[in-house]
Amino acid sequence: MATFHILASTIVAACAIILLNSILRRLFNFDIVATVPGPPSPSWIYGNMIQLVLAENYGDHEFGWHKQYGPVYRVKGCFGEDRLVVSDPQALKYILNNPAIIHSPNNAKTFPVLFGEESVASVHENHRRLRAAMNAGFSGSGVRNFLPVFVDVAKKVRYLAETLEAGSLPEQMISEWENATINGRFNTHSLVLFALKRISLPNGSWPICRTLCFGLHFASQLALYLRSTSLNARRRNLWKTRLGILAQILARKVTCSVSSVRSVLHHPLCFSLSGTGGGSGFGKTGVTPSQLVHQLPVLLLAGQDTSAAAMSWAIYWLAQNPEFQDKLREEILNSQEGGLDYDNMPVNILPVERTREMFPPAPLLERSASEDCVIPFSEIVTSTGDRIHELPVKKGQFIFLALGAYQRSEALWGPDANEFKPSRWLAGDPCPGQTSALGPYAHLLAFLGGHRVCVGWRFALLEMQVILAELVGKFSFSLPKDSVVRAHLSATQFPVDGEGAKGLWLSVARLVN
Ligand code: HEM
Repeated sequence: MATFHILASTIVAACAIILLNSILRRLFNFDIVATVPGPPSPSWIYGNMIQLVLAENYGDHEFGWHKQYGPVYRVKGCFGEDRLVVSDPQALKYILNNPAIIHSPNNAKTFPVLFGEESVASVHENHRRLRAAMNAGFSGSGVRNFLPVFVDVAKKVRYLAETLEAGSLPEQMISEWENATINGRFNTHSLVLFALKRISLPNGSWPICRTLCFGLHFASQLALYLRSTSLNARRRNLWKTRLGILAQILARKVTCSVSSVRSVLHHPLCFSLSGTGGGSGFGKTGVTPSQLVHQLPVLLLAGQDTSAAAMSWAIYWLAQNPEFQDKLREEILNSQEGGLDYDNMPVNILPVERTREMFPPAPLLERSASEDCVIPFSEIVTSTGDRIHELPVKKGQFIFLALGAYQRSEALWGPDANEFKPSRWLAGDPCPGQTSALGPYAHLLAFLGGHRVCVGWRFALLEMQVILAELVGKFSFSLPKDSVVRAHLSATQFPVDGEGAKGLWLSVARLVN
C-alpha cells in the first residue's frame, strides 16, 4: 500500500512539474512564432506533419495553406512544436545565405549515416573549402566533359527501351525488368533510374562501387571507434594510416587507374586527387585526397533519385503535351549535323524547366536556427493583427523551406503561375518582376541556392537534356486513358500510380524514321 502511495504521488508530482513548466514557458518565454497564422492542427501527437509530408498527392494541403496564409505560416510539428513554413523570397534569401541556419536535427543525424560523416552534405566547418575543391570538377566546362558519357548511356537506354517495346528482352535483363512492362506500357521511371545508375558508374561496376562506398564508410566508422577505445596511441595511428591508405588506393583505382573508365566519379574526383585541377580548387583549398574520397557516396546517391524523378516528370509532361514532342523532334532534326548543340535547343530545355518549376524533386527542405536570429519577410499579419516585416526566432526554431510552393507562387510568377507558358521560358526571363535571383538559374530553387546550392546542378541539367533528346527522338510517349499519376514525397518527389506504387506507366511507341 505504501509503495502504491509513493508511486501515485511521484506520478502526480511529475505531471504537476510538466504542467507548470509548460505554463511558465508560455508566460515568460513568449515566442512570437506562435502568433504567426497557420492551419489548425488535427492532432497534438503528430500535428500537421501527415498532411504536409504524407499527403496522397504532394501539396494537397500545403499549396492551399500557401494561398490562405501567405508565404510564411506556422504549422504544428509533433507534440505541439511550432514550425515555420517559408516560401517568401526575401526570407529565403536570408536563410540560404546565413550560416547560422543549418540542417534540421533530423538531417544532421541522417546525412552522416547516409553519406558519411565527412561528406560535403554533412560537414559544417569544412564545408566552404570542400565545396571550392568540388566545384572545380562540376564547373560549366567540367560538366561538358561528361557529354560523351551521357550520349553513350542515352544510346544504351534507347536500346533498352527498344527491346522493352518489342517485348524481346535479353535473358540476363529479365529479372531486372520483368515487372517494368505490362500490357504494352512500361515504367518510364524505372527506365530513367536504370540509366542514371549507369551514368554515375562505369559499366558493371555498380556492385563494386557500392561495396567500396560502404566499405569506406565502415572504415571511417571503425577509425572513429578505435579512436575512442583504449588501444594505445601508436597502434591507433597505425590503424588509421592503414585505413587511410587503403581508402585512397581503392578510390584511386576506381577513379583513376583504368583509363577507359569514364564516369561521374572519374572526372571531378580524379581531377582533384591528381592535384591537376586546372590550378583551381584542390591545390588552393587545402582539401586532402582522403577528404575527397569521402565524397564518393554523396555524389553517387544525391544525384540519382533526384535526377530520375526530374526526368520522369519531364517525360510525363511531354506525354501530356504531344505537340511539344513533335517540336522537339523537329529541333533535333534541324540541328543534327555534327551532334546536338544543347546550348541552343530551346524546346529541349522546356520540359526540364517545366518539371523543375512544378515538380522539383526536393520541394520541402528542413532547416533549424543554430542561434537566435531575426528573419526578414515581405509581410506577415500575426494572429494579433500586427503587420510585421521581420520575425525574431529562437535557437532551435525548425524551418521548412517550401521550394515547391515558392515555384508555384502567383505573387511571384503571376496569376498564371500554375499554367505552363513556354513563352515565359522562351523569352529568356521567366520571372521579370524579381530583381535578385535566388537559385543558380532562372530564379528557380529546385537546386536550392546560397552556400548549399546543389553541387551537380549543371551536370543534372545536361544529362536530362541528352537523355530526353535521345528518347523523344526515337519514341513517342503518351498517357494511357485510365492512368492515375500522383506525386509522392519520400526524400524526393517522385511519381506513383493509383495504388501508391512508385512508377510512371506510359504507353511508348517506337517511331519509324
Ligand atoms: C535534378 C536533379 C537534382 C536536384 C533537383 C538536386 C537538388 C539538390 C538540392 C535541393 C540540394 C540541397 C539539399 C539541402 O541542402 O538540404 C542538393 C544538394 C546536393 N546535390 Fe543535388 N540535385 C540534383 C542532382 C545532383 C547531382 C547529379 C549531383 C552530383 C553528381 C548532386 C550532388 C549534390 C550534392 C553533393 C549536394 C550537397 C551540397 C552541399 O551540402 O553543399 N545533385 N541537390
